[in-house]
Amino acid sequence: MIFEYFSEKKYDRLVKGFVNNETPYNFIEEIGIGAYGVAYLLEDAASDKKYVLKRLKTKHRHKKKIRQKFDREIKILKETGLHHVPAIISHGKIQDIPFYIMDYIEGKTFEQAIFAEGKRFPLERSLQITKELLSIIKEFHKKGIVHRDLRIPNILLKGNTLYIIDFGLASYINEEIKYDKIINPKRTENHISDLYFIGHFLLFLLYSNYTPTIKKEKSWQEELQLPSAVVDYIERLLLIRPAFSSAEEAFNQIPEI
Ligand SMILES: Nc1ncnc2c1ncn2[C@@H]1O[C@H](COP(=O)(O)OP(=O)(O)OP(=O)(O)O)[C@@H](O)[C@H]1O
Repeated sequence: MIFEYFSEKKYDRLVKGFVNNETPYNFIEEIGIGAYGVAYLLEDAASDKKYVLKRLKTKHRHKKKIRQKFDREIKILKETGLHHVPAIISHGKIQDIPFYIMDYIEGKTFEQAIFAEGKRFPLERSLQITKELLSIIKEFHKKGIVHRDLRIPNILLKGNTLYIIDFGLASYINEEIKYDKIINPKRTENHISDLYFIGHFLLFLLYSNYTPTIKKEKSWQEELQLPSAVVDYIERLLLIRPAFSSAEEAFNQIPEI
């Protein structure tokens, strides 16, 4: 653990030196550490425009599969031209650690909004955000990409516009998958994974309004007291009821309240 900490810290200094000496940008600070990567904020001194450098964690440098995933993340960002995703500017290696530089989204993640700022999302607003998210995701699927990690730290809100980051688990859609053979919906290489995550995302938004009144935990259906059309809808996203056949169908059927 301690060795790992020092190894990452040493690498932070290498990134700082690289950015300040070999790119047009200034190194500002570290902004995020995840399971696989570290993200830093950079600034272009000439224009004040901000960028993010994301690199693989040093502890994963010799893991072939993880390196391949990082390469796939870069490939997907470079080749697919997805909208509502930070544009990739450049990529390379710093002492054998792969990295890429992308636009900085000056917004906040839903994790920050809900847990750090205590922001509440009423039902109507939650459904509206989910509809916007689905309209972005159905375009990803049309381009053959499934994100597979649509969690609250990976969805950002800038003003009223949503952005999706962290394509570390993204994959190309596999058309052969049979619905009745899905064991782990989160990791499925088709629309089911993104819709399943969106079901949980919507529950996070709705729980931002909920204050428990009794100690005993109940199911979300009992606790949230939602209109039955909304319960049915979420149950389809979460595969408690028959799945939607596409993100397009889920988008078209979002309940009006
Ligand atoms: N383009 C960006 N604009 C603004 N903030 C960003 C951007 N990219 C990353 N971040 C911030 O850095 C954090 C970590 O980035 P990212 O999720 O891509 O890394 P990760 O190591 O793959 O994370 P995890 O392992 O948790 O999935 C994000 O939660 C977000 O707060």
